[in-house]
Formats: sequence, C-alpha cells, structure tokens
Amino acid sequence: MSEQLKQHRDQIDAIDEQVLKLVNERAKLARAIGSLKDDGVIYRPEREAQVLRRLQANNQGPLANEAVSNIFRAVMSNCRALEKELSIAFLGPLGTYSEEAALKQFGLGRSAIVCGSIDEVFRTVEAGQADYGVVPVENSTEGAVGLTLDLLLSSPLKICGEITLPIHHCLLSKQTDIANISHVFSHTQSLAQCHEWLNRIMPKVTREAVTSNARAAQMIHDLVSTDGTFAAAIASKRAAELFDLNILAENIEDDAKNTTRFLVLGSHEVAPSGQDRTSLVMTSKNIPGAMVQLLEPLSRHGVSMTKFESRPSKQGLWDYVFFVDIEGHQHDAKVKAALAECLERASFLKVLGSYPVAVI
Ligand SMILES: C=C(O[C@@H]1C=C(C(=O)O)C=C[C@H]1O)C(=O)O
Repeated sequence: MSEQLKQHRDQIDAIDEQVLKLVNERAKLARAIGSLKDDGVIYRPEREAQVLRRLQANNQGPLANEAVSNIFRAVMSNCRALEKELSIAFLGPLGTYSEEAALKQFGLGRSAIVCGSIDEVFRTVEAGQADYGVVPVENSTEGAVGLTLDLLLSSPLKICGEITLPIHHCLLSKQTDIANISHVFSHTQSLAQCHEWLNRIMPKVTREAVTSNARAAQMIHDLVSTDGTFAAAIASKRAAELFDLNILAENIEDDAKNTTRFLVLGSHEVAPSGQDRTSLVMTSKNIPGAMVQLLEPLSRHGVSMTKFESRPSKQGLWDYVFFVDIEGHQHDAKVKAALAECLERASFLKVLGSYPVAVI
C-alpha cells in the first residue's frame, strides 16, 4: 500500500469516527423529538422534505444532490425508526417499482407489508394494519393509473406525500440469448412503456400481461417446465437480483425519461413545507361551461394547476369526476381563498391532501 493511500484511509477512518458520533447525536435528538409528539404522528414528510431541500441547496459537491438525498434519507429513516418503526403497505411481490418507491421515501427503517393489489394497499391502511401505503398514480408515458384515482374518490385516506421514480426496465430471463425468447410477461403499463422496443427487437414474441412486473419475474423464476426456458419478463434490475434472472437488455423503455409518480397515503394531514401540492377531486354542475366556471377562482387567485384528469364517475353515463392538482398548500392564503370559492361552485369537492412536492 502506498504511503499516500494509507494516509487517505487513515483520514477516512478519522472522519468516519466523527460522522458516527454525529449521527448518533442526531439520532438521540430524533428520539427526544419523538417523545414530544403528543398526537402520535411520528412521520413528518414536510420536515423531511425541508431537511433534504436545505442540504441540497447547501451541497458543495463532489456528491450530486441525488446522492446527498440518498444518504440523508437513510439517516432520517433510521432516526425515525428510533421514534417508531413505521409499517408501509405497497403492491408486491418484492421487486416491484412500488417497493422501490417505498424504499426511496421511507428507507429501510420500516417494516414492509406486501399487498396483492392496489385495492389491498388502500384497505390495509384504512384498517390501520399499516401506517402508510404507497400507490402508483401516473406514469409519464402511459398517463393516469385509473384504479388509484377511483379508489381515492371514495377513500377516507389523505395524500401525505408524492414520490417520483425514474423507471428503467430490463428484459429478464433464465435464457442468455434474446433470440430464444418466444413470450414476454409484464404489467400492462410496462409492456406499453416498452412497446416500440419490443416491436423493433422482438416483433414476433407474444406479450402477456400479469398483475405486476415483479410477479412476471417471479413467474419466470418459478417456471420449471421447458416452457420457462423461452419466457422473459420486463421488470427492474432489483427484480433480476431477487429472482436470480439474467439481464438480457437494459433501459428498454421507449422514453429515457420514463418516470412514475407514486402517492403516500396515510390517515393524517400534513403541515406546509414551503413547496407543496394539493390534490382535489370534484364534479361540476351539469350545465354548459360549468367546468371553466368551477376552475376560474384558481386562476383569479394566482393558483397554478399542475394536473387535470377526468374519470367516468360510474354514477351515470357520461358523468365525470375531475382530479385536479394545484400548486401550494390548502392552508396557504391564496389556495384557501380559491378553494372556498370553488367549493361554492362545485356540486362535489374533496381535498385529497396537501403534501410536499417530491424531492429528487
Ligand atoms: C425527528 C423528527 O421525526 C422524524 C424524523 C426526521 C429526521 O430524522 O430528521 C424528520 C421528520 C420526522 O419524520 C422530526 O419530526 O423532527
């Protein structure tokens, strides 16, 4: 070992001692804060977002802001676990992008409740069997996840946070050569996100939809018949590790910026973080121009709309409900004023939650 390398390693050891001491001091403070929370709400997404934003703003490098977030999310996850270990429900099996999103937001200092469907995630949190749930709500290529929107309409749960996750798909198989693959299994959304790649590289394969992409990877892993040797799954790199599959191709999504947005569902409201979003669901009176009328107070009060999505209401033919996201927190003065006016004009309006804008 060169003298210089040894010197650097000695310096790293000394720094690690300081880091260890400091993170334990931080942990003690978090534990003390935990015992001061008399409403029992341990997880404060607004505070966690503020911590990450401040650190990113002060970051001098060479670590990238995303790396800073990764490190401090892990620190906060473990500090939070000293206050209480949260239980988080998400769509399984292990290896789904929902699990990845839950890990990004909550880290490893939590217990995982693996659910078989998005409905089950809602029911588990509603029944108090999990503290929070993580569900996909929209994808940059494929648009809204209709089931999540439908469930939000009737659920008493509140949106406590959002997570944006870049989605990079891989082709996974027990095989080592793409030329041998005759069937590709994945979730419909993942198949759709890769359909140009599939058309180009594997035009003849049969595409089959299953409940999740991790389930597809698990199926390929479990197949013992000769059929299995010709099948592949579209899923994440993590699923390849979990289910011991070969990665035949990486980044096969048609759009390199392919991103899914997930929601954190819980049973409490979240305080303002300074950079928030509010999600609403509403219906307008069935008269011409009613929707424009309904949204007019938003623009008049200077509230920006970041999403507008319509879904059949399932109450009557051609009756729709509208899912609207706006910038700001429901307690911000201008949002409050605009919402009070919208409420007067709407036949139905429900605030699904105000929560911090996702931090990378
Ligand atoms: C320490 C707290 O509890 C939790 C842990 C946090 C942290 O480790 O910084 C931040 C917010 C909470 O989710 C707090 O509320 O300040």
